[in-house]
Amino acid sequence: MENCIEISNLGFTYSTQPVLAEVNFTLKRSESLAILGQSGCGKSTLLRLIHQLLTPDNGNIHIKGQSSILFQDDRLMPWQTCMGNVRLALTRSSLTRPAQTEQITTLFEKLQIPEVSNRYPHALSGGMRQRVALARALINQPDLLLLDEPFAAVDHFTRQALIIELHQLRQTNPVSMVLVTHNIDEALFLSDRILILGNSPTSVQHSVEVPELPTDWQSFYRSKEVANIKVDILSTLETVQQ
Ligand SMILES: Nc1ncnc2c1ncn2[C@@H]1O[C@H](COP(=O)(O)OP(=O)(O)OP(=O)(O)O)[C@@H](O)[C@H]1O
Repeated sequence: MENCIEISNLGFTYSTQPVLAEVNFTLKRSESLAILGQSGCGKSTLLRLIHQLLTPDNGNIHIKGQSSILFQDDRLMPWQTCMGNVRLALTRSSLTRPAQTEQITTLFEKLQIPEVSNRYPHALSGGMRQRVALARALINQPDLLLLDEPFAAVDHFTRQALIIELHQLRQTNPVSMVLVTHNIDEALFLSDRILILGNSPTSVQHSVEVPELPTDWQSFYRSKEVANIKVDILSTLETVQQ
């Protein structure tokens, strides 16, 4: 199958601090990859390099198609309504304004965003703002969705709802995805493969194929198989971080 990302011998240094060294991996089209690793090892830096917000010092990154990124904070423009925020991402679109409105409304419905189109971000809960930010990331139908701890700032139940919605969305629209997270449940539920990064300057230490697991969240959460895999991943993380 065609690759969406090909990364070889990637290296990156912030002024004098080397962060990434010899990072190698590929991502197939429609595959979902989660990235785990100790805080500060370089996960966000890697996403920024993939999204071309940073330039590698060494090695190569090839991306097939357009990427779109969602951060931990929603980064919505406070002076724009929710509709206005998502419309900003369509600035280069050839769609007419009414067609844009229709497309945004359809996506809001898919993401369980109720009647918030004309509200401003400050009037919404954190979870709802993050849904709008996800809509903004998806509205151009990117080939690659990059998620940097997207649900870390919301409460447990909102996080659970967002994870389930993203999972359902990928069932109908299997966009290629790279998810940076500290949450192993999230990584297992949303990805086909997990990369475990080593300490900074980091490289890929382990690549774990995620087996077939329950696809509904309640069964997943209670599954013994999931519990066993989590133990394995935790002990791998421990070993890598020593
Ligand atoms: N703009 C920057 N300038 C200089 N150093 C930076 C910059 N951004 C990050 N760093 C440093 O690079 C290293 C990797 O940071 P990065 O945010 O990529 O790690 P991370 O694995 O995503 O961390 P976390 O899990 O805590 O979010 C850290 O030591 C960080 O302090």
